[in-house]
Amino acid sequence: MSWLERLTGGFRKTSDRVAENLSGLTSKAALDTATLDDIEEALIASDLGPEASKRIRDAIAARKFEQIDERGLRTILAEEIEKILAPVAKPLDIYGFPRPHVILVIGVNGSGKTTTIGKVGHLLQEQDYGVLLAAGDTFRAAAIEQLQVWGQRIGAPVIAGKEGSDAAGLVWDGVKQATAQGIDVLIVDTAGRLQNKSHLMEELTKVRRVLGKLNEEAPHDVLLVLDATTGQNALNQIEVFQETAGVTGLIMTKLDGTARGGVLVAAAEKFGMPIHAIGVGEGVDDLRPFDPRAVARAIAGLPPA
Ligand SMILES: Nc1nc2c(ncn2[C@@H]2O[C@H](COP(=O)(O)OP(=O)(O)OP(=O)(O)O)[C@@H](O)[C@H]2O)c(=O)[nH]1
Repeated sequence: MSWLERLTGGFRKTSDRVAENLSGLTSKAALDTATLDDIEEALIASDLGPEASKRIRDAIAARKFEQIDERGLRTILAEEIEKILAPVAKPLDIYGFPRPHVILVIGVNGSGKTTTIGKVGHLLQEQDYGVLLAAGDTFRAAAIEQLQVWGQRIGAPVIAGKEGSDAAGLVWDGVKQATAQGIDVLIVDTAGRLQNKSHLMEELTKVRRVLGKLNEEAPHDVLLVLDATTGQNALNQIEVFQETAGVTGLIMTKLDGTARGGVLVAAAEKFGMPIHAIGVGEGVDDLRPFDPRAVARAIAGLPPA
Protein backbone atom coordinates (compact mmCIF):
# COMPACT_ATOMS: atom_id res chain seq x y z
CA MET A 1 0.00 0.00 0.00
CA SER A 2 1.23 3.48 -0.81
CA TRP A 3 1.49 6.18 1.86
CA LEU A 4 -1.53 7.93 0.35
CA GLU A 5 -3.60 4.75 0.64
CA ARG A 6 -2.46 4.16 4.21
CA LEU A 7 -3.22 7.78 5.00
CA THR A 8 -6.72 7.65 3.56
CA GLY A 9 -7.36 4.29 5.25
CA GLY A 10 -5.94 5.64 8.51
CA PHE A 11 -8.43 8.49 8.59
CA ARG A 12 -11.39 6.25 7.75
CA LYS A 13 -12.82 6.14 11.27
CA THR A 14 -12.52 9.91 11.52
CA SER A 15 -14.18 10.56 8.17
CA ASP A 16 -16.98 8.13 9.07
CA ARG A 17 -17.53 10.06 12.28
CA VAL A 18 -17.59 13.38 10.42
CA ALA A 19 -20.02 11.98 7.82
CA GLU A 20 -22.26 10.56 10.51
CA ASN A 21 -22.37 13.84 12.39
CA LEU A 22 -23.15 15.81 9.23
CA SER A 23 -25.67 13.33 7.86
CA GLY A 24 -29.11 14.71 7.23
CA LEU A 25 -27.96 18.33 7.36
CA THR A 26 -27.63 18.72 3.60
CA SER A 27 -31.08 17.37 2.88
CA LYS A 28 -32.67 20.39 4.57
CA ALA A 29 -34.61 22.68 2.28
CA ALA A 30 -32.46 25.73 2.92
CA LEU A 31 -29.00 26.45 4.22
CA ASP A 32 -30.32 28.78 6.88
CA THR A 33 -28.78 29.94 10.14
CA ALA A 34 -30.15 26.97 12.06
CA THR A 35 -28.56 24.55 9.60
CA LEU A 36 -25.27 26.43 9.74
CA ASP A 37 -25.42 26.14 13.54
CA ASP A 38 -26.03 22.41 13.20
CA ILE A 39 -23.04 22.07 10.87
CA GLU A 40 -20.84 23.94 13.33
CA GLU A 41 -21.99 21.68 16.15
CA ALA A 42 -21.42 18.58 14.06
CA LEU A 43 -17.84 19.68 13.43
CA ILE A 44 -17.23 20.35 17.12
CA ALA A 45 -18.64 16.89 17.86
CA SER A 46 -16.11 15.56 15.33
CA ASP A 47 -13.25 16.95 17.47
CA LEU A 48 -12.33 19.79 15.10
CA GLY A 49 -12.52 22.22 18.01
CA PRO A 50 -14.64 25.37 18.40
CA GLU A 51 -12.23 27.72 16.61
CA ALA A 52 -11.86 25.65 13.44
CA SER A 53 -15.55 24.72 13.42
CA LYS A 54 -16.56 28.38 13.61
CA ARG A 55 -14.13 29.29 10.88
CA ILE A 56 -15.53 26.58 8.58
CA ARG A 57 -19.09 27.61 9.36
CA ASP A 58 -18.27 31.22 8.47
CA ALA A 59 -16.62 30.13 5.23
CA ILE A 60 -19.73 28.19 4.23
CA ALA A 61 -21.97 31.11 5.20
CA ALA A 62 -19.83 33.56 3.19
CA ARG A 63 -20.52 31.64 0.01
CA LYS A 64 -24.22 32.34 0.37
CA PHE A 65 -25.48 29.00 -0.90
CA GLU A 66 -29.21 28.59 -0.81
CA GLN A 67 -28.78 24.87 -0.52
CA ILE A 68 -25.88 22.52 -0.49
CA ASP A 69 -25.60 18.82 -1.28
CA GLU A 70 -23.45 16.35 0.57
CA ARG A 71 -20.66 16.40 -1.99
CA GLY A 72 -20.62 20.19 -1.96
CA LEU A 73 -20.39 20.28 1.81
CA ARG A 74 -17.55 17.76 1.85
CA THR A 75 -15.70 19.77 -0.78
CA ILE A 76 -15.91 23.02 1.18
CA LEU A 77 -14.97 21.18 4.33
CA ALA A 78 -11.86 19.77 2.64
CA GLU A 79 -10.92 23.19 1.26
CA GLU A 80 -11.26 24.88 4.62
CA ILE A 81 -9.42 22.14 6.54
CA GLU A 82 -6.62 22.39 3.99
CA LYS A 83 -6.34 26.14 4.66
CA ILE A 84 -6.00 25.45 8.39
CA LEU A 85 -3.43 22.68 7.97
CA ALA A 86 -1.29 24.21 5.22
CA PRO A 87 0.57 26.77 7.38
CA VAL A 88 1.54 24.18 10.02
CA ALA A 89 2.43 21.16 7.87
CA LYS A 90 6.20 21.52 7.94
CA PRO A 91 8.64 18.67 7.51
CA LEU A 92 11.50 18.60 10.00
CA ASP A 93 14.33 20.76 8.82
CA ILE A 94 17.83 19.52 9.68
CA TYR A 95 19.76 22.78 9.72
CA GLY A 96 21.93 22.50 12.87
CA PHE A 97 25.53 23.36 12.28
CA PRO A 98 27.95 22.34 13.54
CA ARG A 99 26.42 18.88 13.51
CA PRO A 100 24.71 17.18 15.20
CA HIS A 101 21.27 18.70 14.88
CA VAL A 102 19.69 17.77 18.23
CA ILE A 103 16.05 16.77 18.59
CA LEU A 104 14.52 16.23 22.03
CA VAL A 105 11.37 14.14 21.99
CA ILE A 106 8.86 14.50 24.79
CA GLY A 107 5.38 13.19 25.49
CA VAL A 108 3.39 11.37 28.13
CA ASN A 109 3.73 7.65 28.73
CA GLY A 110 2.33 5.58 25.93
CA SER A 111 1.83 8.49 23.53
CA GLY A 112 3.95 6.63 20.99
CA LYS A 113 7.16 8.48 21.75
CA THR A 114 9.63 5.63 21.33
CA THR A 115 7.91 4.28 18.24
CA THR A 116 7.89 7.78 16.79
CA ILE A 117 11.62 8.21 17.41
CA GLY A 118 12.26 5.01 15.45
CA LYS A 119 10.07 6.16 12.59
CA VAL A 120 11.48 9.70 12.49
CA GLY A 121 14.99 8.22 12.51
CA HIS A 122 14.06 6.04 9.57
CA LEU A 123 12.57 8.99 7.70
CA LEU A 124 15.75 11.02 8.17
CA GLN A 125 17.92 8.09 7.10
CA GLU A 126 15.90 7.93 3.90
CA GLN A 127 16.93 11.54 3.35
CA ASP A 128 20.56 10.44 3.74
CA TYR A 129 21.08 11.83 7.22
CA GLY A 130 23.10 9.80 9.70
CA VAL A 131 21.13 9.28 12.90
CA LEU A 132 22.10 8.48 16.50
CA LEU A 133 19.40 7.66 19.06
CA ALA A 134 19.89 8.45 22.76
CA ALA A 135 17.88 6.52 25.37
CA GLY A 136 17.32 9.50 27.65
CA ASP A 137 14.20 8.03 29.24
CA THR A 138 16.35 6.44 31.92
CA PHE A 139 13.52 5.91 34.39
CA ARG A 140 12.46 2.58 32.97
CA ALA A 141 14.67 -0.26 31.72
CA ALA A 142 11.87 -1.22 29.31
CA ALA A 143 12.02 2.19 27.63
CA ILE A 144 15.77 1.81 27.07
CA GLU A 145 15.33 -1.69 25.63
CA GLN A 146 12.49 -0.59 23.40
CA LEU A 147 14.63 2.15 21.89
CA GLN A 148 17.43 -0.35 21.34
CA VAL A 149 15.01 -2.59 19.46
CA TRP A 150 14.05 0.35 17.24
CA GLY A 151 17.73 1.16 16.68
CA GLN A 152 18.30 -2.38 15.44
CA ARG A 153 15.21 -2.26 13.28
CA ILE A 154 16.27 0.87 11.43
CA GLY A 155 20.02 0.20 11.63
CA ALA A 156 20.86 3.25 13.76
CA PRO A 157 23.29 3.26 16.70
CA VAL A 158 21.76 3.78 20.14
CA ILE A 159 23.56 5.35 23.05
CA ALA A 160 22.17 4.16 26.39
CA GLY A 161 23.06 4.07 30.05
CA LYS A 162 21.76 2.03 32.93
CA GLU A 163 18.27 2.46 34.32
CA GLY A 164 18.27 5.47 36.63
CA SER A 165 21.43 6.98 35.14
CA ASP A 166 21.75 10.68 34.42
CA ALA A 167 19.96 11.73 31.23
CA ALA A 168 21.98 14.93 30.83
CA GLY A 169 25.23 12.97 31.00
CA LEU A 170 23.94 10.62 28.34
CA VAL A 171 23.02 13.52 26.08
CA TRP A 172 26.50 14.97 26.56
CA ASP A 173 28.02 11.64 25.49
CA GLY A 174 25.57 11.51 22.59
CA VAL A 175 26.69 14.86 21.21
CA LYS A 176 30.35 13.87 21.63
CA GLN A 177 29.79 10.57 19.83
CA ALA A 178 27.82 12.18 17.00
CA THR A 179 30.50 14.84 16.58
CA ALA A 180 33.32 12.29 16.56
CA GLN A 181 31.53 10.05 14.07
CA GLY A 182 30.19 12.80 11.84
CA ILE A 183 26.55 11.89 12.56
CA ASP A 184 24.03 14.52 11.43
CA VAL A 185 21.14 14.08 13.85
CA LEU A 186 20.92 13.12 17.52
CA ILE A 187 17.40 12.14 18.56
CA VAL A 188 16.91 12.04 22.32
CA ASP A 189 14.17 10.09 24.04
CA THR A 190 13.18 11.77 27.30
CA ALA A 191 11.14 10.88 30.34
CA GLY A 192 8.20 13.12 29.62
CA ARG A 193 6.27 12.50 32.76
CA LEU A 194 3.42 14.96 33.11
CA GLN A 195 2.53 13.45 36.46
CA ASN A 196 5.59 14.97 38.02
CA LYS A 197 5.99 18.32 36.36
CA SER A 198 8.69 19.75 38.57
CA HIS A 199 10.91 16.74 38.02
CA LEU A 200 10.34 16.83 34.28
CA MET A 201 11.22 20.49 34.20
CA GLU A 202 14.32 19.99 36.27
CA GLU A 203 15.50 17.21 34.06
CA LEU A 204 14.80 19.03 30.81
CA THR A 205 16.43 22.18 32.16
CA LYS A 206 19.52 20.18 32.99
CA VAL A 207 19.57 18.52 29.57
CA ARG A 208 19.23 21.93 27.93
CA ARG A 209 22.00 23.41 30.04
CA VAL A 210 24.36 20.61 29.16
CA LEU A 211 23.47 20.82 25.48
CA GLY A 212 23.92 24.58 25.52
CA LYS A 213 27.49 24.18 26.71
CA LEU A 214 28.30 22.12 23.65
CA ASN A 215 26.27 24.10 21.14
CA GLU A 216 24.30 27.24 21.92
CA GLU A 217 21.62 26.40 19.38
CA ALA A 218 20.88 22.94 20.76
CA PRO A 219 18.31 21.52 21.15
CA HIS A 220 17.23 22.60 17.69
CA ASP A 221 13.84 20.94 18.06
CA VAL A 222 11.70 19.95 21.02
CA LEU A 223 9.05 17.65 19.60
CA LEU A 224 5.91 16.79 21.49
CA VAL A 225 4.40 13.44 20.56
CA LEU A 226 0.62 13.34 20.93
CA ASP A 227 -1.72 10.38 20.90
CA ALA A 228 -4.71 11.37 18.73
CA THR A 229 -6.93 8.80 20.44
CA THR A 230 -6.95 11.00 23.54
CA GLY A 231 -8.89 13.65 21.61
CA GLN A 232 -9.21 16.98 23.39
CA ASN A 233 -6.80 15.82 26.08
CA ALA A 234 -4.05 16.05 23.47
CA LEU A 235 -4.78 19.78 23.27
CA ASN A 236 -4.38 20.15 27.03
CA GLN A 237 -1.03 18.42 26.77
CA ILE A 238 0.16 20.94 24.19
CA GLU A 239 -0.66 23.75 26.61
CA VAL A 240 1.11 22.15 29.56
CA PHE A 241 4.20 21.07 27.64
CA GLN A 242 4.43 24.41 25.87
CA GLU A 243 4.74 26.04 29.27
CA THR A 244 7.08 23.56 30.86
CA ALA A 245 9.24 22.31 28.03
CA GLY A 246 9.39 24.93 25.27
CA VAL A 247 7.87 22.73 22.59
CA THR A 248 8.84 23.76 19.04
CA GLY A 249 6.74 21.31 17.06
CA LEU A 250 4.25 18.48 17.19
CA ILE A 251 3.90 14.95 15.92
CA MET A 252 0.50 13.35 16.15
CA THR A 253 0.33 9.55 16.23
CA LYS A 254 -2.27 6.79 16.21
CA LEU A 255 -4.54 8.67 13.84
CA ASP A 256 -5.43 5.29 12.38
CA GLY A 257 -6.86 3.93 15.60
CA THR A 258 -9.39 6.65 16.27
CA ALA A 259 -12.48 8.48 15.11
CA ARG A 260 -11.04 11.56 16.80
CA GLY A 261 -8.57 12.51 14.06
CA GLY A 262 -10.33 15.88 13.78
CA VAL A 263 -8.17 16.88 16.74
CA LEU A 264 -5.33 17.38 14.26
CA VAL A 265 -7.32 20.29 12.78
CA ALA A 266 -8.18 21.62 16.25
CA ALA A 267 -4.49 21.61 17.22
CA ALA A 268 -3.47 23.36 14.02
CA GLU A 269 -6.07 26.11 14.40
CA LYS A 270 -5.62 26.65 18.12
CA PHE A 271 -1.83 26.60 18.41
CA GLY A 272 -0.49 27.29 14.91
CA MET A 273 2.58 25.30 15.88
CA PRO A 274 4.43 23.27 13.22
CA ILE A 275 3.11 19.73 12.88
CA HIS A 276 6.09 17.88 11.48
CA ALA A 277 4.60 14.47 10.85
CA ILE A 278 1.64 12.22 11.53
CA GLY A 279 1.50 8.53 12.38
CA VAL A 280 -1.12 6.26 10.86
CA GLY A 281 0.15 2.86 11.94
CA GLU A 282 2.78 0.88 13.79
CA GLY A 283 5.02 0.09 10.82
CA VAL A 284 8.32 1.83 10.20
CA ASP A 285 6.89 3.60 7.13
CA ASP A 286 3.68 4.71 8.80
CA LEU A 287 4.91 8.14 9.84
CA ARG A 288 5.52 10.96 7.35
CA PRO A 289 5.30 14.68 6.88
CA PHE A 290 1.86 15.27 5.50
CA ASP A 291 0.29 16.85 2.49
CA PRO A 292 -2.43 19.19 3.86
CA ARG A 293 -4.67 18.60 0.86
CA ALA A 294 -4.50 14.82 1.14
CA VAL A 295 -5.25 14.88 4.87
CA ALA A 296 -8.05 17.42 4.47
CA ARG A 297 -9.70 15.29 1.78
CA ALA A 298 -9.27 12.15 3.88
CA ILE A 299 -10.98 13.77 6.88
CA ALA A 300 -13.80 15.09 4.70
CA GLY A 301 -14.26 11.62 3.23
CA LEU A 302 -13.31 12.58 -0.32
CA PRO A 303 -11.06 10.42 -2.52
CA PRO A 304 -7.48 11.67 -3.03
CA ALA A 305 -7.33 14.56 -5.51
N1 LIG B 1 -2.04 2.16 15.55
C1 LIG B 1 -0.96 2.88 15.86
N2 LIG B 1 -0.23 2.54 16.92
C2 LIG B 1 0.84 3.29 17.24
C3 LIG B 1 1.23 4.41 16.48
N3 LIG B 1 2.33 4.95 17.06
C4 LIG B 1 2.62 4.19 18.14
N4 LIG B 1 1.72 3.17 18.28
C5 LIG B 1 1.66 2.14 19.31
O1 LIG B 1 1.40 2.75 20.55
C6 LIG B 1 2.00 2.01 21.61
C7 LIG B 1 2.79 2.95 22.51
O2 LIG B 1 3.91 3.42 21.80
P1 LIG B 1 5.31 3.65 22.50
O3 LIG B 1 6.22 4.10 21.46
O4 LIG B 1 5.68 2.51 23.33
O5 LIG B 1 4.94 4.86 23.45
P2 LIG B 1 5.86 5.65 24.45
O6 LIG B 1 5.28 7.00 24.53
O7 LIG B 1 7.28 5.53 24.13
O8 LIG B 1 5.53 4.88 25.75
P3 LIG B 1 6.46 4.58 26.98
O9 LIG B 1 7.70 3.96 26.42
O10 LIG B 1 5.61 3.62 27.74
O11 LIG B 1 6.66 5.90 27.62
C8 LIG B 1 2.81 0.93 20.94
O12 LIG B 1 2.09 -0.27 20.97
C9 LIG B 1 2.96 1.43 19.50
O13 LIG B 1 3.11 0.38 18.59
C10 LIG B 1 0.42 4.76 15.33
O14 LIG B 1 0.64 5.75 14.60
N5 LIG B 1 -0.66 3.96 15.08
